[in-house]
Amino acid sequence: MTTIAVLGAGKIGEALLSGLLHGGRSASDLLFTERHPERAAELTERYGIVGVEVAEAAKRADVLVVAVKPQDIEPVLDELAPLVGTDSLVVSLCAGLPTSLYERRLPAGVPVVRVMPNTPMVVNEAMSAVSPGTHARPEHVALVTEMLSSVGQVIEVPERQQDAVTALSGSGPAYFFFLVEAMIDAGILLGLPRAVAEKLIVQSAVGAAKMLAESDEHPVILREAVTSPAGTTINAIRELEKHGVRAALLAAIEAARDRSVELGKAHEG
Ligand SMILES: NC(=O)C1=CN([C@@H]2O[C@H](COP(=O)(O)OP(=O)(O)OC[C@H]3O[C@@H](n4cnc5c(N)ncnc54)[C@H](O)[C@@H]3O)[C@@H](O)[C@H]2O)C=CC1
Ligand SMILES: O=C(O)[C@@H]1CCC=N1
Repeated sequence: MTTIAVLGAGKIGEALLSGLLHGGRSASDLLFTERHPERAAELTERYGIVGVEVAEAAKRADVLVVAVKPQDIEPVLDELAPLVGTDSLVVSLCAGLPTSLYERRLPAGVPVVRVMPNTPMVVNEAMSAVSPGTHARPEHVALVTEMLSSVGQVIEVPERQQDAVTALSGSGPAYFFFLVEAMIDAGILLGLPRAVAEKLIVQSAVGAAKMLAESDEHPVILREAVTSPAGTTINAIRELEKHGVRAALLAAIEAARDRSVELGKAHEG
């Protein structure tokens, strides 16, 4: 079995490790590095996965998954450079960071695959987009795709689309959580008990997501089916349009894309 090491086991690193365990991988095929010892101990206790130094991770793992914040990448590249070679495979989950950064800082020919996943990995419902760097061959992309398929769905995109992907699906779960949070508040405003409002909205979200995933209909058709003539929904839609919710989403996602571009530029050599 392929050994996978996650370098930086924070929120997304943990989501990947837990998703891979859920997906049937054994704890002995997984490793992680973590700069905070108490965080490392917590993860070992929770999942039975061992925390190691970077040198050991590089020696034992077939795939090294970099999951530190983009701002923390420099020391990781310094540590990795003397430890990896052309038979390593480096996978970057970092928003904004191009494969060319790794290729410039690591020894010549090291294969790098850039991935933008999202946190629904913990329930095996991730959306991950993969882009091979210059030295990544089809077998490297296949290996990364196989790894990510056990925690959700995977598509391949040209690397130039990764900043947009980051803004859409990388950050996407946060927008849905934000919407749900606001809708629960609306329930409170209308006088419902919080637990009732939560149940109503979370199950409506699950049902709507399932319909979107399983039906061939466009979201507009699904929405029209809820919107009865002179009914209740159209009154709500009028308010959403009046408050510019569609324009707000376009602007918000554009701002997230711009930040991804900026994070990449911060490391231009
Ligand atoms: N949180 C999310 O939903 C997503 C995050 N990402 C990307 O994943 C990366 C990590 O994001 P989060 O997990 O949210 O951040 P986080 O801050 O929760 O996790 C980063 C972890 O890396 C550790 N770390 C930092 N430097 C280290 C080093 N030199 N050696 C070992 N451990 C080190 C930190 O202690 C921390 O636990 C980012 O680059 C982000 O762009 C990508 C997709 C989704
Ligand atoms: O907010 C962030 O920067 C990361 C990348 C995509 C989702 N979370």
